[in-house]
Amino acid sequence: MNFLQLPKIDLHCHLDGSVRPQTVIDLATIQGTAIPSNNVDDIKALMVAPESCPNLNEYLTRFALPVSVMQTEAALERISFELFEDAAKENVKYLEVRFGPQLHRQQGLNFEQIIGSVVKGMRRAEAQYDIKGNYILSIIKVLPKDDINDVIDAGAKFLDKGVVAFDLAASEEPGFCHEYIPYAKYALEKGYRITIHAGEQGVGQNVYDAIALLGAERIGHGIHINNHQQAYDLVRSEAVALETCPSSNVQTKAVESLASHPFGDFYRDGLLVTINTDNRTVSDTTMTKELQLAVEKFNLTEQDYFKIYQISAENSFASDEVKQHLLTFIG
Ligand SMILES: O=c1[nH]cnc2c1ncn2[C@H]1C[C@H](O)[C@@H](CO)O1
Ligand SMILES: [Zn+2]
Repeated sequence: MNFLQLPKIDLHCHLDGSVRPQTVIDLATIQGTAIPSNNVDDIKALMVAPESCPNLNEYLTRFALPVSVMQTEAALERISFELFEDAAKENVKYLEVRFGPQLHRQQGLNFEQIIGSVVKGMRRAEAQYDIKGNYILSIIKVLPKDDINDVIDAGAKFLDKGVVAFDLAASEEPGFCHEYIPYAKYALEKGYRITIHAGEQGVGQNVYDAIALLGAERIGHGIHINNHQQAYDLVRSEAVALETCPSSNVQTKAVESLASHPFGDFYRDGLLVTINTDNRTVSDTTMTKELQLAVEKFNLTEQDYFKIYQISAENSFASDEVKQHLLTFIG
């Protein structure tokens, strides 16, 4: 299989985890921000998480440096453009990018400016390359909750104009969904689709709750339904798609190793699995690499891959028109 040439879809990719190291240096220079080095290898070393982190929280420390230069409209526009450009160059045909608007207010931007800037960068890339995209707004669970509805309100102005969904990200505690019921309900009422990070670091019950209490149609990772029968059954009966990110799952110790990743079992059991990057820079990866890893480790044929591509297209939050367009790439 020619992994680079194959058409690809990435439904789970974080903007702040996918910044080019050279761009961090360029922006720090433009903005007069102090960073630890101007050498691209040094900066990359600070942005890439080790192959094996003690846990998800350690992995999450790698976002502070890129976030520090993502505080102006121009920086957000550029980083969004470059992510779509990088993805387009490896034949990603559709990309859903997520990010946490709450993290980008250090220099006084408001949520509308923040969201508007990343959408603008995406539109510029869509005009130049054969790629389409949408944004998902990730609420950061470790931050205060008092501005969550403001994020939802600001994003609602962009619904179906570049923004499609609501997510909860950052470290995962047991039972976290209970605290977010009113926010997810508000987002649903406004017209957002829902995907939630769950069953990554945390327990399978979180996946059950994300679907039953928050209305999740997709789950970020969802690995730990493998030891929670009720969650497994609910994922199946509700046809919830799982956004699997192989390299990231090994790095954060969501799984011991790729060999013990349940992806292959989930796929063969008919669950709706998809292959994604999570964080192109923090996980030092691309869709091409993740696809190759998945094909080789989970013994997938090209037919299997086309089936997974189809699952991604059908479970994307794209319009019906874009979904039809995506299906044309696999004949
Ligand atoms: O894999 C992840 N699990 C939970 N949270 C994550 C993961 N990757 C990135 N994040 C967090 C860190 C980012 O700052 C935030 C928004 O993109 O989302
Ligand atoms: Zn993620």
